Amino acid sequence: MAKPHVTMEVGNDGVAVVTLINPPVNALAIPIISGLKEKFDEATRRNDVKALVLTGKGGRFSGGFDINVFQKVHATGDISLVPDVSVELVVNIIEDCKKPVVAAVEGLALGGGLELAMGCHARIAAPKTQLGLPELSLGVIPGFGGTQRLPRLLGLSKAIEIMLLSKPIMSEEGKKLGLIDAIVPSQELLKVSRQWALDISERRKPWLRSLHRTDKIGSLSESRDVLKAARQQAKKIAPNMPQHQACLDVIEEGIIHGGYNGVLKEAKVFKELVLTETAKGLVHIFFAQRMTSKIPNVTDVGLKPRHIKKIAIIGGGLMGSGIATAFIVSNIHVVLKEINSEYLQKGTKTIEANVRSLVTRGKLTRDKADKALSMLKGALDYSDFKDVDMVIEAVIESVPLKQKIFSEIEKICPPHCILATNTSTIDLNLVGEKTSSQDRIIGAHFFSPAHIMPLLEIVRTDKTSAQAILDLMTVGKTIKKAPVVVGNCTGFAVNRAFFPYAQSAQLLVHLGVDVFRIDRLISSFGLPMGPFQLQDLSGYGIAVAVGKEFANAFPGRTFQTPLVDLLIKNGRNGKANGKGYYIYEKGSRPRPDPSVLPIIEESRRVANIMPNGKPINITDKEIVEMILFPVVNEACRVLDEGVVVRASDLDTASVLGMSFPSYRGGIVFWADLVGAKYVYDSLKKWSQRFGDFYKPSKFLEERAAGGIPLSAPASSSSGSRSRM
Ligand SMILES: C[C@H](O)CC(=O)SCCNC(=O)CCNC(=O)[C@H](O)C(C)(C)COP(=O)(O)OP(=O)(O)OC[C@H]1O[C@@H](n2cnc3c(N)ncnc32)[C@H](O)[C@@H]1OP(=O)(O)O
Repeated sequence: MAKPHVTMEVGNDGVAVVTLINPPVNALAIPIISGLKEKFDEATRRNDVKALVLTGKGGRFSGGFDINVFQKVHATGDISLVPDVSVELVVNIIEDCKKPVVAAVEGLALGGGLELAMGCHARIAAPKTQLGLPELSLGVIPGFGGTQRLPRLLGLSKAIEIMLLSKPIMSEEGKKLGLIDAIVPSQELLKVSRQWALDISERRKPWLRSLHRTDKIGSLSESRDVLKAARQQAKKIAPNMPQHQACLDVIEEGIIHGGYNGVLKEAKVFKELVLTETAKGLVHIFFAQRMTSKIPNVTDVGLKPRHIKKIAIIGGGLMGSGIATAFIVSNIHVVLKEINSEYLQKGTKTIEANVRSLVTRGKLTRDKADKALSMLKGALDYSDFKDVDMVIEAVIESVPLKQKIFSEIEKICPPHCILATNTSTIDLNLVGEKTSSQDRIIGAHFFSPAHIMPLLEIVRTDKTSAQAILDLMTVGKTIKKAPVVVGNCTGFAVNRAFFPYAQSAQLLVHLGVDVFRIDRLISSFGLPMGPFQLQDLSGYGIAVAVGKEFANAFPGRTFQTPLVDLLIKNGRNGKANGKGYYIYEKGSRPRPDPSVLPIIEESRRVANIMPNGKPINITDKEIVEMILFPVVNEACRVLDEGVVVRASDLDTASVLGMSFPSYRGGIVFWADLVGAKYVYDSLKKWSQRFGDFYKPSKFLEERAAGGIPLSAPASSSSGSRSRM
């Protein structure tokens, strides 16, 4: 692949077309930035150049500054790797250029890409070009003048919304708001941009420098009101992150002291933010998510994914109907099979309700919803299975039932058909034991609600073919899921790593810690809700069933809580019947239910594990650690056994499947920031006080002793082995 570079061609019309070339998204890598300086310098000096057009090759203007540079800064701590672009290039060379510069944007102009375009004197766009400043989603703020120029081009409120939510707009909206000067068909983009540049040079069109504009910014007091409201909103949407408030401070600087001073403050704050743990976590997750599509011996061996046009789902319960919804809204035909018409009707109704809720939330138009529902067909037998490309079994967790279903579908379905199960715990080798199609057997583990949660764990056995894995990865992306390929074990990657989460919370309660204090602390840490509210939401039946699976698989490190059975005995089943740890009333947030406390007391008496019968004394920090370090410990075993291809896959899976805060970089990344030794020492101390549940794993012990990060590949630690 050619190295990133910038070209310049000067036409007979006197327009120099400067083109960014760094496929696939023309990221602004260091050579691109120096190339831009060089070409602009040359164009300014040359007498045959009257004006410039800045564009990107390959139908995409630019995806912004090269995020790899952030990673290098994080690895080295050397912030000088980030070049001075904002003043040196965008202000001095582009915006203050003696010749007019027009940006010809197409496909996307994001982050630094849009900031370069805003430094130009006009912007011409192709239809449906994405325009945005998503830097906050990487833990930084726009650093090439975006915090100053966007409000000046389209007004403060809208600019703040685009930055705080990291939400791009389309060029059509950009035109209405004043960010874009004209929209022209892609094939005319360069022609119109050249003419526009000449028109500016000959004063037929205005020569505008965005940073000098004030017409879209209201009075100081109006601006302060907008900023005040935005600060409140930022507190709510990003409580543990610094970049949102910092972005608003920098915008305010420009409003009070002028755009240029705003640019100077922006550059300073930008560099400070690059070094924060938030930026480290978010940049890590950016690359980690993209790495999940690279599976050795699957995606790098020249296989082509087969097209999956029609699938069948067996079982129309909560999971089956959620999965069916995800497929039909992505235009894939689904046959939903149930054992009787009553269940089938129930499943169909759930799917209809799912689709309706997507319409209500603005995620789907009415037309698309109708089209989606027309892709669904109910069935009570296998007659429609003859031409399906994949079956996903989503019945109850019963081994004999699953074995029966798999031996039936093996006979009915075409030989290329993928035979998938949505089991969350059962060994796939057992599921497929009665078939001779082990190469087609695979796990498609969706997370509930399946039409909303983004993670799809693809579980492979030693015998699953690379083709089946690739096909499921591909169709997973088609239905807008993030597929992560994992190995076969109880709980697979996510549920396996996180089973100690709920258990440790239970253990703490039985050591005398208040349930609501635990939930509050875990929410403040950044998970959307604490373990008890989560248990209320998923239902106690699941907690009992899953608890049994893990107790069987890992008897030495499970805590058998009496509490869930007691709650059920007392007529509680969580949110499903409105009675759990919390009170659920329509229209209001869940409120702690004091009437659950006597049941907890009873459970404490039964468990009888409080030292000297007294509640333990514990700090807030310790509570969070005692809940999350056992998760890290189990994650270490997942890594050691090679259940995931690489540690960063577990980070992605923890963020997308468990809503672990992305700004903490995922479970393993976070543990490495905390430090393997500290995690090990803490677990060791608790295991001595409270038992083997906290006993550090061998992998953790070795990494802590060797000073090796948990995320380092298996070869970094002598005792580790890999099964993948
Ligand atoms: C100073 C400035 O203000 C700071 C900045 O500009 S920070 C950067 C701001 N820009 C962004 O946040 C955009 C990040 N990129 C994206 O959101 C998406 O990649 C996209 C919408 C541009 C394209 O999405 P999509 O077509 O699905 O392709 P996607 O798989 O994400 O990316 C393709 C490749 O480009 C890489 N890439 C995308 N944007 C990149 C960037 N800004 N820097 C470096 N690499 C980038 C990806 O890592 C991926 O590499 P891989 O093929 O080796 O895995």
